[in-house]
Amino acid sequence: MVTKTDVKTFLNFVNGSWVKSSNSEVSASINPANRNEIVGYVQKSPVEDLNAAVEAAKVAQKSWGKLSGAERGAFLFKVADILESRVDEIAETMTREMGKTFPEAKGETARGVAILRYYAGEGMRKVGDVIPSTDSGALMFTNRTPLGVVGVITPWNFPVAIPIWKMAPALIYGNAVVLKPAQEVAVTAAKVIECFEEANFPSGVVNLVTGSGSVIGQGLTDHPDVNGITFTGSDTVGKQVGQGALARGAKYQLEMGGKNPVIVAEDADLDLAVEATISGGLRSTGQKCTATSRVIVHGSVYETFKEKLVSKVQEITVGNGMQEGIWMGPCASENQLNTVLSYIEKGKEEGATLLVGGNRYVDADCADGFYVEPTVFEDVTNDMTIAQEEIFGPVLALIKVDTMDEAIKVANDVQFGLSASIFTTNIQKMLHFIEDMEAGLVRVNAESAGVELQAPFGGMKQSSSHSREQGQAAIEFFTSIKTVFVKGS
Ligand SMILES: NC(=O)C1=CN([C@@H]2O[C@H](COP(=O)(O)OP(=O)(O)OC[C@H]3O[C@@H](n4cnc5c(N)ncnc54)[C@H](OP(=O)(O)O)[C@@H]3O)[C@@H](O)[C@H]2O)C=CC1
Ligand SMILES: O=C(O)CCC(=O)C(=O)O
Repeated sequence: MVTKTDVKTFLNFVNGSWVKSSNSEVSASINPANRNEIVGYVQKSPVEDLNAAVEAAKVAQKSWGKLSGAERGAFLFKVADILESRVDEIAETMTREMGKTFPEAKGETARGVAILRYYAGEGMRKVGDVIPSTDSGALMFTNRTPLGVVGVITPWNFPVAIPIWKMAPALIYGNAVVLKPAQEVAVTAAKVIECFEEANFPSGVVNLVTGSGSVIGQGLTDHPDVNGITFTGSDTVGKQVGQGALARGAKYQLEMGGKNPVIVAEDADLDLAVEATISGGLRSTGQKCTATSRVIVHGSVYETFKEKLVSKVQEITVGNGMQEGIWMGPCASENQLNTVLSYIEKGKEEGATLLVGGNRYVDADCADGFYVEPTVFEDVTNDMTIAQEEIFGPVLALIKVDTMDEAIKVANDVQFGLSASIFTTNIQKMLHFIEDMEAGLVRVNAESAGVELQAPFGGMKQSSSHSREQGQAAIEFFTSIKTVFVKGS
């Protein structure tokens, strides 16, 4: 039975007002822990609604871009305070809409608050350099100008943090934004935008248009007045967005997949490595682009590590993320569940051995949710699909190796290069790993997931468009450098 009592409908936010889509179509956002529960209705907008938002953003950006960084920062500080006052409510919406456990959702929302404050502060920091001119009578320096209108296309796995880590730097550097969140998490996105509204942002500076990726996401990519597109999501759509933006000369930034390894050396602290492999691989039901997916273990410690890992994985409690004591929630959608189950089947077909898990989880109250058991395979070779493709689910693949050189070779033998960890107490091995690992984020004795907001984040190889987000790196995407040469007459 579908639960419909008091289900609210969320609107688009265009030019400072909440508006229905012009075709009056909505879609239901459902709870992946129980498909019968509707979390809210969201607009399924046509491209005309996007065009109105872009037009509003284009007009509003002119005066927003003229404010000082400190003035723009004051708005972001206000949003941070408002979001902070709504942490529990917004985190609960996130858990109900995409399944991650309530403590994780709270942590993510608090991270959104911290990101807003970080970029609010950036409004007071330097944006350029003085460069000595060869002309002794001249002053040469760099300044930064905003891009104009930025299209923000975001996925469902971090419904608060990712939109905020894209919007906050876009705004502080003087751009106006149009956000198109993943339709699965559009209710959470609308609540985040309510915080911007409450902070009294000038009309048109921040806009939200919900709808399908192929209409609104593609519309942003193709719109001639959208000067920059920042995207996080799948490899396939990311490349499509990049090609579309390039074709019309717009700036773009893509964060896409990962196939992140953890290397466990023979001298590793095995308990630490097990904890980190489980946390990095299975938290958020494995739905992080930084999630550990391949566990490359030295032969001499393989059996001990495997035993410890399997025993801990068997203790994981699966269920509704709103319930206390639950460690792992459902997959975010039925599609995602089916993708994960099909990768598990592929693993079995291609000869990997299932050590634990491998099934849809339907115990207790879980039959109406999109749950899957935490799963570990062994006898995985690098040519197998589960060793090469991003699964985005709670599936770990154990790969046994004999040497450190082999471990790094295997770790690098994928198309992606987002994050990677090593567990070792040997400094030579750490240095070898730091030097030779092809990944944008390399971590020693720490899990592969876990991004710090003040540090650059992005991948090598097919994981990104080679740009970096977050920290001070964000200024490179959200502004253009202007080199100024001044000579007294
Ligand atoms: N790197 C990461 O953090 C993420 C990686 N993924 C990977 O992608 C797989 C599929 O996830 P999925 O949600 O389908 O990812 P998508 O790449 O389809 O979605 C990401 C965003 O792009 C939008 N989008 C979809 N089609 C287009 C388009 N033609 N033009 C512009 N924007 C578009 C989506 O909108 P809408 O949702 O409305 O379709 C969403 O807002 C996952 O299994 C995982 O492997 C997924 C999410 C995050
Ligand atoms: O590991 C994290 O905290 C961030 C992961 C991320 O950016 C993603 O999954 O898209």
